[in-house]
Amino acid sequence: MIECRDLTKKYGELFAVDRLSLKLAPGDVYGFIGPNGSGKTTTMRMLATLLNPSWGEATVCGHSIYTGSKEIRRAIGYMPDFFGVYDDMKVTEYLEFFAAAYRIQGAERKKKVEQVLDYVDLGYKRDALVTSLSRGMTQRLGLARVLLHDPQVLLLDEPASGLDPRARIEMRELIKRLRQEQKTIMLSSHILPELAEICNTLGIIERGKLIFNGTVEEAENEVRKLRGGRAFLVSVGERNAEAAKKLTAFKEVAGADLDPKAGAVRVALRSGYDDGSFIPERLIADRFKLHSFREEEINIEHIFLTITKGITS
Ligand SMILES: Nc1ncnc2c1ncn2[C@@H]1O[C@H](COP(=O)(O)OP(=O)(O)OP(=O)(O)O)[C@@H](O)[C@H]1O
Repeated sequence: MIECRDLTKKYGELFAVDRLSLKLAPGDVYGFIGPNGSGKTTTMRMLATLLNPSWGEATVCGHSIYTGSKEIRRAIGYMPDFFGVYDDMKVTEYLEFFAAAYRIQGAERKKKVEQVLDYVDLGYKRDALVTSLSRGMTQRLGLARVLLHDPQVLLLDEPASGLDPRARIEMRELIKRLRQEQKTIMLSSHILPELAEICNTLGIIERGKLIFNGTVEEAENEVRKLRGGRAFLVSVGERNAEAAKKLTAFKEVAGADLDPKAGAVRVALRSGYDDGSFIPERLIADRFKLHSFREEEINIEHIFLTITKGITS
């Protein structure tokens, strides 16, 4: 669906995007993560055929960005990080304007507009002026706009930026629905946790370079490898400090430290040891009262921090 090979954009001496290669299959939801200025928007704009690369190749739905811009623009929905809305235009007028640009005609146009408004749950604002919408509503309108022509590929640049937590959840639910419809979605963010539930594959970009590219599972394995093994969180309540000391002595344990945020002892296993079940077993045998035990989850934030640290240090 999307394929890049050595895609590069140079601004003077700066490599905004540096030999980026990736491949997205139909139905993939690709979380494109990186700090501000790392090259996410530049990549998306090249894929949307709005910006010419310095070199490299990319195809979207089988069309080259150099020769197939017409076909690509028909097949994609690109939602930029900032987009203007027009003063004195009602929500329906705004969408009808874009539907017309996609050559959706007559009764079909009205039907489509109502459909996308319903999809993003903005039907009740159909007669409101676009300038009167909140940031969250404006983002949902932006999404409605790129869905008008039912594109197979969506390029969403920071769709949740500037949204409050509730609006962010609403946006996430919308993207989950699009995923169920087998759309291929590239989604950028510098706010990491919001991508966790949505994506099946991930790319981490730093200073124009893709420093990780793979499935979420591969990213988790990479984190385990870089960290040296699995980690578990165990709590025995007030006796956590005592338990930490005891656990440190076991041959399977690389380290056992109090994790005040989790209210537990974080037990890191030495590499080669996978099974943490001995932790509660031995604590119980030692008459500790077990409050909780679980494997430490690896969230996107961990992945980002560990992988960027692992690569740059
Ligand atoms: N037109 C331009 N001229 C010169 N430099 C540019 C231009 N556009 C982008 N850059 C630079 O290219 C780099 C990548 O920018 P880009 O906007 O792609 O980053 P980003 O990852 O999308 O950042 P953000 O999260 O802030 O949106 C930055 O260093 C930026 O300053």
